[in-house]
Amino acid sequence: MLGMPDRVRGCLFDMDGVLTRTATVHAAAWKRMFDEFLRARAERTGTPFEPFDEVADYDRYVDGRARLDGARAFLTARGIRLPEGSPDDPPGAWTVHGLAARKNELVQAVLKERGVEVFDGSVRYVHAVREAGLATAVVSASANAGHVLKAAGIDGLFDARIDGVVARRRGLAGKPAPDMYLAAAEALGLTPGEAAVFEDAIAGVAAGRAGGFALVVGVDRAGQAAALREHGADLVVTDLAELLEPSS
Ligand SMILES: O=P(O)(O)OC[C@H]1O[C@@H](O)[C@H](O)[C@@H](O)[C@@H]1O
Repeated sequence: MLGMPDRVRGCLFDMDGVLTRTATVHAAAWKRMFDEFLRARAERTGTPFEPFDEVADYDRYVDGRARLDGARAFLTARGIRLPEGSPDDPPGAWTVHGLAARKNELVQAVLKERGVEVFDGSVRYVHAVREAGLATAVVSASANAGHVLKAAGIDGLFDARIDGVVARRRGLAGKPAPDMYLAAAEALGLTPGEAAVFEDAIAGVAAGRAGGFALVVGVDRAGQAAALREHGADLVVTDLAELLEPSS
C-alpha cells in the first residue's frame, strides 16, 4: 500500500528536504558561515582559502546531522581543531559552539524573511498515509523543527516529533545512529519492522538501515540516488507523490 509493504503501520519522515524546502536554506547558511571563518583563518595563517562546497561538503559532513555534529565533522575533515566552547559563545567565535551559533543565526534570519515552503507531493503523501490509518512522525536533527513545521502549516499532520531539541534533552545519538528513528517508532507504539523511514540525507538513510526498519525510502533532491542506495535506501524516488501512483 502506498509503495510500502503491508506490515508497515507507521511512517517516519525526515523534515528538511523531505517535507519542507529548507535543506537549501541550511546548505547556504553552512556555506556562508564556514566561508567567513575559512577566509579569515586563511588570512591569519597565510594559507590558501578553500571554500566550503555547498553540495559535496554539505552532503558528506553536515546534511542530516545535529548542528554541532555537522560543524565538528567538517572541521575534522579539514584537519582544523577548534575548542569546543560553550552555548554562550557569541555567534562567529572560533569555537565549535561559536561557529554553530553563527550558522543558526543565518538560518533563522532567512526563515524569518522568506517563510517556509513545503514539497506538495510530500504533503499529499502524508495526507494519504493518514487517511489509510497509518501513524506519522517527524524525525529531524534540527532544533528549529517545531518552528519550521508550524511556519509551513503542517505541524498538525504528525502524531509524534523527535527533533534536535528532544534528542538533546533525552541524550539520543544523532543520525547516522538509528536512535532518533527508534525513539519515533516507540512513540508511535511500533517496532522498527512496522515502520518506514523517508530520508533525503546520507546520514539519514544510514540511520534507517542501522535501525532495521521495514523500508527505507531515499528522496533524491540533489542527484545522489546511487549514494542513497549505497548507504541504506531500499528504493529511491525524486518526489513522494511517485508512491501515490497506482503501479506502486
Ligand atoms: O541547525 P538546526 O536547525 O538545528 O539543524 C540541524 C541540521 O538539521 C538537518 O535536518 C539538516 O539536514 C542540516 O543541514 C541541519 O544543519
